[in-house]
Amino acid sequence: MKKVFILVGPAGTGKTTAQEYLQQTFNFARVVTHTTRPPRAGEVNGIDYYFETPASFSHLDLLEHVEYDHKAYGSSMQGLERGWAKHPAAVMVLESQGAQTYRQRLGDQAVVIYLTVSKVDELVTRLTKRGDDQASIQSRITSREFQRDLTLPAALKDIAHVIVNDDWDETKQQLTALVQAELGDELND
Ligand SMILES: Nc1ncnc2c1ncn2[C@@H]1O[C@H](COP(=O)(O)OP(=O)(O)OP(=O)(O)O)[C@@H](O)[C@H]1O
Ligand SMILES: Nc1nc2c(ncn2[C@@H]2O[C@H](COP(=O)(O)O)[C@@H](O)[C@H]2O)c(=O)[nH]1
Repeated sequence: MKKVFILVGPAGTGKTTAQEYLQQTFNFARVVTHTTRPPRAGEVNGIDYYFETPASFSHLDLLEHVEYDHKAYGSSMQGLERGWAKHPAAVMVLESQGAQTYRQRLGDQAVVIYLTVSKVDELVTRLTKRGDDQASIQSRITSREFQRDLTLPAALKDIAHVIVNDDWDETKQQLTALVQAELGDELND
């Protein structure tokens, strides 16, 4: 029974960084999701997201879809199953409602990791350093969804593994320990 590691948490907490780490370190499949938001500098269609128009998004066969900061995001079971077919596990980055949908659908097969930081101000610093423009940052941090995901939703309280990503080296250790606990011998298959 393959697993999917689902990273949630507000913008800038390091979900994408953690996803890349799990992909590179454990050969996890990165599940590419769909969005109608425009690409950021350096983002590539088919690798970071499938970038859609509202019309193309509306024709997709998705397990779940949400609105986040006025843009649509969604993911499919087919995307996950393609990843499982060739990799020991999969990893995906979702907002908290999407994580709940996968948890309801897959139970313990979906391992939810909630990333946070000790100081919320640090998130703006990170998004600025990442190169996001100030208008996008303001829109993002004032969005209802960002504000909601600043706190772990009640439905994920007893489910999510919480990692405070203040120090990237410590976070890598915690991610590694979690993967080993969840997959054990499967990692060596
Ligand atoms: N522990 C850390 N300390 C300092 N900077 C970090 C740390 N972890 C990640 N970063 C940096 O913070 C920035 C935001 O990280 P990342 O893009 O992974 O966040 P995210 O949660 O995926 O954000 P978003 O939801 O906006 O896509 C990146 O430039 C990343 O290199
Ligand atoms: N429920 C879903 N959430 C998704 C999906 N793809 C990404 N996301 C989440 O959206 C926000 C914003 O992403 P960003 O790349 O614009 O910063 C973030 O929390 C992602 O985790 C999805 O398919 N379904």
